[in-house]
Amino acid sequence: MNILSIQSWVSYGHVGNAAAVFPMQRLGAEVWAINTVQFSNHTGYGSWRGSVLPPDLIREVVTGIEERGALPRCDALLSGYLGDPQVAEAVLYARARLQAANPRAIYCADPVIGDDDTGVYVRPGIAELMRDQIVPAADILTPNLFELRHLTGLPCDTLAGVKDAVAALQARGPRRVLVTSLRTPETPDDQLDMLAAEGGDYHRLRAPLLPLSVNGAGDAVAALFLVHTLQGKSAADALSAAGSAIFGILRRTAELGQREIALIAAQQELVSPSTVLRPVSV
Ligand SMILES: Nc1ncnc2c1ncn2[C@@H]1O[C@H](COP(=O)(O)OP(=O)(O)O)[C@@H](O)[C@H]1O
Ligand SMILES: Cc1ncc(COP(=O)(O)O)c(C=O)c1O
Repeated sequence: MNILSIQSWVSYGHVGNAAAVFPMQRLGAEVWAINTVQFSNHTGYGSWRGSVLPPDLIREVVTGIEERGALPRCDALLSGYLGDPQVAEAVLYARARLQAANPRAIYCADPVIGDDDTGVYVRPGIAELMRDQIVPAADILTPNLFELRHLTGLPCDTLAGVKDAVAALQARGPRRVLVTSLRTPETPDDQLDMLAAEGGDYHRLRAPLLPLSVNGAGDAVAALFLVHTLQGKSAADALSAAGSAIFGILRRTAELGQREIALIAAQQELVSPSTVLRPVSV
């Protein structure tokens, strides 16, 4: 299994490709990583050093991979945070080249726009680009609840409302949708939900809310959900596998009291989660 992953890179800690590449490799995938930035650390620290890499570099590297004759063997494209409209254009270029080389390859997009506690944190134009170009191009989409609301303009304030919003997204392209960090009136205060949807079926996975707030969990979850999908699992089984793994990683992160997700220390959770969470149909 070969996956082209276009995301940020940080040297210290785990967000973007630094959160996504290792879990995919640990599950046996070859990852062809293209980095959009080279930062010291994630921006959640308030200060960081490094550079945004030129968007043309993405096209260059895609072209180089194409010249190796490798694109027909690429099973999927994964993209995350897109800092600049030109990066989004380059990701769509990669999607088009991949589709031409391998029509069965899939595109999994994490439509990073913002979060309930921060609001929109991407530059002007990115949210519209996500809605109008990335969503229709994606086969798998992994929004959080804030992004689901933003992409559809629907309120998403009940489980039924969330399902309606997911269906509205699916009508525009992605056949499989994973909603992360889901909280509805039905969600107990000490739990957190995820919802996976495909073909009119909806599955909810509930996990205990851990006493931590981290960056990069969403990047790791999208990567895990993609690999489990490529392995042929149903939406419900991919949800169970990815959700159980991230829960194990985050539980260890909380035990260690660290700010960066414990992807390396708790790597066994990626392949055999110590707690297997089971979804229910909703
Ligand atoms: N405090 C937490 N307790 C339990 N699970 C969590 C917690 N924070 C994140 N997660 C898990 O990680 C997933 C992705 O987190 P999310 O906050 O959506 O990602 P990000 O903000 O990194 O994009 C959530 O759906 C949930 O499964
Ligand atoms: C460069 C970069 N990429 C990706 C992320 C992903 O963040 P999150 O997991 O909070 O969405 C961050 C978060 O700070 C970041 O700084």
